[in-house]
Amino acid sequence: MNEFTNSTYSSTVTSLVGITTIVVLLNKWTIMLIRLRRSVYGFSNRVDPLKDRFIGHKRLYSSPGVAECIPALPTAYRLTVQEAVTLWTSQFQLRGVSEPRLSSQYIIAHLLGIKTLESLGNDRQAEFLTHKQMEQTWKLCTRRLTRMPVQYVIEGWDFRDLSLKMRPPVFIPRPETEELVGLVLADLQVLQGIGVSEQANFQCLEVGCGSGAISLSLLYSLPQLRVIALDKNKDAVDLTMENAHGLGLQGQLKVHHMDVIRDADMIVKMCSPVSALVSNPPYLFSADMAFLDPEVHQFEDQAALDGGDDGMQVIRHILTLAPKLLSNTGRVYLEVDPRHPALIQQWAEGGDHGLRYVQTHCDFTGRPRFCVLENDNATHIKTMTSI
Ligand SMILES: C[S@@+](CC[C@H](N)C(=O)[O-])C[C@H]1O[C@@H](n2cnc3c(N)ncnc32)[C@H](O)[C@@H]1O
Repeated sequence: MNEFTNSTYSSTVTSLVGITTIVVLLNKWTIMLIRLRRSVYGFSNRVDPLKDRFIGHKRLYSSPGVAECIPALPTAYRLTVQEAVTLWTSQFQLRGVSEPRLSSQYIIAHLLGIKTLESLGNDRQAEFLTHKQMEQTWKLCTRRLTRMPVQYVIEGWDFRDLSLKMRPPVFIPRPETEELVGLVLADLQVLQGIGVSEQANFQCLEVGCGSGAISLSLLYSLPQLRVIALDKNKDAVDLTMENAHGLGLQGQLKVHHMDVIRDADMIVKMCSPVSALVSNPPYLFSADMAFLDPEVHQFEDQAALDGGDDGMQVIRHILTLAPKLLSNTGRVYLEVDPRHPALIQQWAEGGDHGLRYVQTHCDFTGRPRFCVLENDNATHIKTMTSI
């Protein structure tokens, strides 16, 4: 080895030793940093049984980093109800989860077996959660961090007088739909008053039953009614049946896995005549689907929401079927987008469709959201709404 190669060799060895030392040190520091970070933030590697269940709907843990930033479940101490609500409210706020306080309140109330925390006095809110309740709180709140709607997190929701099971991707009933049920009930009660409930046609067809909220609410208030409910989504059909069994209403309800577009003839044959044809169909304009909250966009069935270019795809099919389905005192009741009532009225008045537009009703925010129609040759009953 000449002087040059000798010095090159020794400087190469020196560099290698230097590099190795740096790498070793970097590794040590990284491990120390990770340990330090875990001790500050903690993170959960526990297997979540829901994770795999919903993978087909690209549901969980899609937000990068969420799983790593969850505050560690404290094992050495416990939190009071109020402290747990405060901690998770701030976590939700920090990560842009909508309705942060309500979310943590609903989840913790659910774990305590109550509907709302308000029903707990101040004393009980100062009580400590058990270790099991702490663990459950962490598990469910972590799901909410992924933007899963709170109704899916707690696997249930109230609609009018009923407590219903909820699970993705079946549509979660919205408060305005309670008003649609109110409209239908008011008219059906009038029909019942004049003896129609004794007749075979005292039945209702619901198109797109979802969790069964509308059909089951009608049945709950009117035990003489018979309801046929259909949905093109099998998950919805199953959940409606499950909810009916849970409420003991399965005897008055038939649920079918059917598509109102594809199975139109069969539906007419099976169901007519009906006193009420009710639907909260998919009515969003396709262009508006891009603006949905992550809760809706990532977890709820998009086919429950998307009504095509003008939001009327399913509505048009329901209206076409209606004259063949309605009894002479029967009516159609639809929940729609505020732009729809004018279009539907124009359509009914502008052609020979066999339907008369009865009235538009507004929701609690004052927006025109519900349409009522009946057959052209319907028997008018004075006390029914808006004649
Ligand atoms: C907005 S959700 C309403 C669900 C429930 N009625 C409620 O108000 O909570 C619309 C429902 O219609 C169903 N649906 C959509 N297109 C349908 C079709 N062509 N035939 C039958 N059901 C349909 C969806 O699967 C969904 O369950």
